[in-house]
Amino acid sequence: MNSMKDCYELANGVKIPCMGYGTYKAAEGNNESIIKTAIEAGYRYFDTASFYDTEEAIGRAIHESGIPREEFFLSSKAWKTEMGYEEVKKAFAQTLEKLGTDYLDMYLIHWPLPNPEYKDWKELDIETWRGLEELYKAGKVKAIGVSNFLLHHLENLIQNCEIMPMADQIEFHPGFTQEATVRYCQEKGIYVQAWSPLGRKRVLEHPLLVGLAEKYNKSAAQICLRYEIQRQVIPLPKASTKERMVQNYQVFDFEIEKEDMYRIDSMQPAGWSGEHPDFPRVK
Ligand SMILES: NC(=O)C1=CN([C@@H]2O[C@H](COP(=O)(O)OP(=O)(O)OC[C@H]3O[C@@H](n4cnc5c(N)ncnc54)[C@H](OP(=O)(O)O)[C@@H]3O)[C@@H](O)[C@H]2O)C=CC1
Ligand SMILES: O=C1CO[C@H](CO)[C@@H](O)[C@@H]1O
Repeated sequence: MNSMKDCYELANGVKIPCMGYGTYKAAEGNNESIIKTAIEAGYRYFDTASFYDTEEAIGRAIHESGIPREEFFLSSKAWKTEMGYEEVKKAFAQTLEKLGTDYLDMYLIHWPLPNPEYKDWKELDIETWRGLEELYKAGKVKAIGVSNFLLHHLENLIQNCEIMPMADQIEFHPGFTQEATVRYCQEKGIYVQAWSPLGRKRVLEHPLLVGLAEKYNKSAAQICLRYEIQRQVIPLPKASTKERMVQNYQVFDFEIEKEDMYRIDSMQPAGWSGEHPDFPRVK
């Protein structure tokens, strides 16, 4: 892996870059300037969601860049309130319109359930997935997947789907590596994408990462991202300055040694967002 443009091949042969730019809270006020900066910095894979309200800004920035649409990898997600067979197709159409494109590279179900008390999530996930399968078969999206799906959610879907999910976007960073879900996905050929790959900065001062940063002459953020790449997990860091955007992909000129990978693997739980309702015991 020599650059963030080096690609993995999804189960259907579609190529996905090995790093993307996360756009949650990245274009406040629908301002495209930060997306333009990310394009200038070299990013081509943009992770968005209807929930982020960044789709229009991304669409404008891409259009104004003059770079052909095919050079970008655009991924969006259906929010909790957009689940269901008809609902998700409607949400997808709105997303396309906002992004100003006629196809997506990837579309994900954002969360497996609308809220922790929701009882019929199994049926709702299957119905929503049926909508995604239809969009995929119609050629409107090149790859489909899920986000925040844990083993039980994935199993429910896999037992009832025609097309296997091609990716699962989960919280993943040193100190919170969700081993069971990652192992399951990697065995089944489902690519894992890391959200909050820097633990939203919560792990950047961890002594192990600070020590490794010194050893490899890199920043703690670069240690996180390189670790993720070596785990074959696709990081989606968000950064607001060009300097940090560039720093975040300068991770292809060094390799973390095996022993140090194990040390990061075995870090005590750290930096978890506390957000997934199915992780009460880790709190
Ligand atoms: N599927 C899901 O449910 C979720 C998906 N996501 C996706 O993942 C993306 C990234 O996750 P996010 O939660 O934003 O967290 P990140 O782990 O990417 O952390 C972002 C924070 O780290 C800072 N930062 C970035 N680069 C550096 C650096 N080199 N050194 C020091 N600090 C740095 C940023 O600061 P600054 O901005 O000031 O540069 C920002 O405060 C989101 O944008 C979104 O696309 C996120 C959450 C949930
Ligand atoms: O994608 C997302 C961005 O961050 C939010 C707050 O952590 C999450 O709830 C959401 O899933």
